Amino acid sequence: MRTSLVVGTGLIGTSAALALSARGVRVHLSDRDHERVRTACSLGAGTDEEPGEPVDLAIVAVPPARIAGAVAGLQRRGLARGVIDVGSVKGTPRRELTELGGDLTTYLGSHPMAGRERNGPLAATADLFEGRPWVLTPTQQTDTEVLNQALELIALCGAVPVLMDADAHDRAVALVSHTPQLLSSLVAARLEAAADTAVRLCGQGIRDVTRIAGSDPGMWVDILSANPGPVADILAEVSADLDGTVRALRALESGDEAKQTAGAEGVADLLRRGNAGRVRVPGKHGQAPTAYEDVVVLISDRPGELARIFADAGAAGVNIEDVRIEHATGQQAGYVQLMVEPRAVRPLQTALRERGWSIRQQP
Ligand SMILES: NC(=O)c1ccc[n+]([C@@H]2O[C@H](COP(=O)([O-])OP(=O)(O)OC[C@H]3O[C@@H](n4cnc5c(N)ncnc54)[C@H](O)[C@@H]3O)[C@@H](O)[C@H]2O)c1
Ligand SMILES: O=C(O)C(=O)C[C@]1(C(=O)O)C=C[C@@H](O)C=C1
Repeated sequence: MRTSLVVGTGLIGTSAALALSARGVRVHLSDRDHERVRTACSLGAGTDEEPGEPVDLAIVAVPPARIAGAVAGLQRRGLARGVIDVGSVKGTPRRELTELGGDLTTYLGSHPMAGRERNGPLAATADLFEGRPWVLTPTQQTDTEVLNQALELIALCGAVPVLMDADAHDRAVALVSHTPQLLSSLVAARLEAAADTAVRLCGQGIRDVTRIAGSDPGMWVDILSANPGPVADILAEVSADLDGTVRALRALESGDEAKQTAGAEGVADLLRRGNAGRVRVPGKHGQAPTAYEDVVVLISDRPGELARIFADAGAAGVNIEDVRIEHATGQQAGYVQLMVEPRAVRPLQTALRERGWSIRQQP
């Protein structure tokens, strides 16, 4: 791919543009909000000049309700040889494009399974898609050249292509993305009117569960409006589980021993099913999940501390697989949880202690 046009220079569009620019593709940027284009240009994502000739592949990264209009507009103006979108829902935009009389041979629906709870170009990173699944939904009509360009885009972004039917994709993301977003919001919503005395006890558990509750409501109303049925089906199943859990807890609360035993079994059953589901979540790069172990290090809230800890781990030859930060309430300090392969735990602990870090004893 030599040239590309990104329409919508928000989180996803700018991240793709940064990855392509870094690999030598000439990327043209556009957005209905020119300020966002200027920001993306200043980050090195591309140029705001209009392409002089049709680009190899245009990437439409606008909210789902605007995808079909943006794709049809590009096609009418002949700005690209092929167009893909990156929307979180695939069936509805395709149907809308059909209604608008768009060209379904040079359009290909896609969805990178990577994102953040923040939007806009300033949240973008060139490595956002590294190792993540990127769904493509070709049909028999899809032009082979457009499919090849999309596969090249995915390779340049370091992602892993997954080919799927659009409606099957929408049912899958209802389960793994859209319902989790609503459940995260439901948990976080309980905090809105909660007493400060309770909220200040928030630990890592609730931080993990509510991170995506910080997402943009406008974008998510758009996503859910384009996929309401599959999400409602899964939420109805969650709701049945919730009813069962409430009944089990009420039984535990009762003074009756037999009811308490049944209640404990009901709760244990749910927790066991949760364990069984959790181990199915793929690890980094889509491999089977790997069990990492934690090394928890105390850091002070000073600039450069995280960089120093990563450099020390690197010098010890240890690969950090994942990282979480736990801020200590009311202190200028926090804990960094470094997740590493079990065999790297000892060497990392030793190396960090030697360099003066304080390691939390594991239970
Ligand atoms: N945020 C995520 O985690 C995530 C992940 C994967 C895919 N997606 C999908 O990617 C798309 C973009 O999401 P985002 O998170 O980057 O949102 P964003 O709000 O960061 O960016 C969207 C951009 O589109 C622009 N825009 C809106 N309508 C436009 C139009 N008609 N023409 C030109 N520009 C227009 C907006 O000004 C904005 O800059 C959405 O379809 C979303 O479903 C999002
Ligand atoms: O990590 C996040 O913040 C996300 O929510 C990303 C996430 C997801 O559910 O995995 C959200 C919506 C997108 O369509 C794709 C990715």
